[in-house]
Amino acid sequence: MKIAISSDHGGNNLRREIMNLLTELNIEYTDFGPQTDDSVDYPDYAKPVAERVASGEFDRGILICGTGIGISIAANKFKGIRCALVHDVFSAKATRCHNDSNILAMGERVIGPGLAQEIVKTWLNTDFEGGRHEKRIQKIAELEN
Ligand SMILES: O=C(CO)[C@H](O)[C@H](O)[C@H](O)COP(=O)(O)O
Repeated sequence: MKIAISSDHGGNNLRREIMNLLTELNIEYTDFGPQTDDSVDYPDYAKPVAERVASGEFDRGILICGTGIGISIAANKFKGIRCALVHDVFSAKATRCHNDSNILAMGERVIGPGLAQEIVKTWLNTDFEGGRHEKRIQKIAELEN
């Protein structure tokens, strides 16, 4: 599985923690920054990840800002993106089972690194259930047209 990851300045520390986790788990990832702690605008960092997941170049994306809210709103503007803002393990599992979310968003100012790591592991290891959820995903896609 290939992961694209980015954050804004409010998510830099947690992004580094998650990249370390991905390395430990032997999961391939590409970091789309930022490379400094300067203040940046989260839509600029949602874009490269959302575009590449939408195109199929990457299987999944992980986005982090202070709250996770702004960067998830931005990512969900891209066709084909189902970005889920998640701060608990139950939702991490549910959004994969039911929503087939392809980007995970989290807020560094909301949760600690331990919980975030559990969320990432759960989200990466949970498959979409399909079945009755298929038509709901399809209806989301129809809203994009
Ligand atoms: O949480 C965020 C957007 O929903 C972002 O992380 C922003 O960084 C947040 O708005 C805080 O911005 P600030 O410039 O660091 O005060």
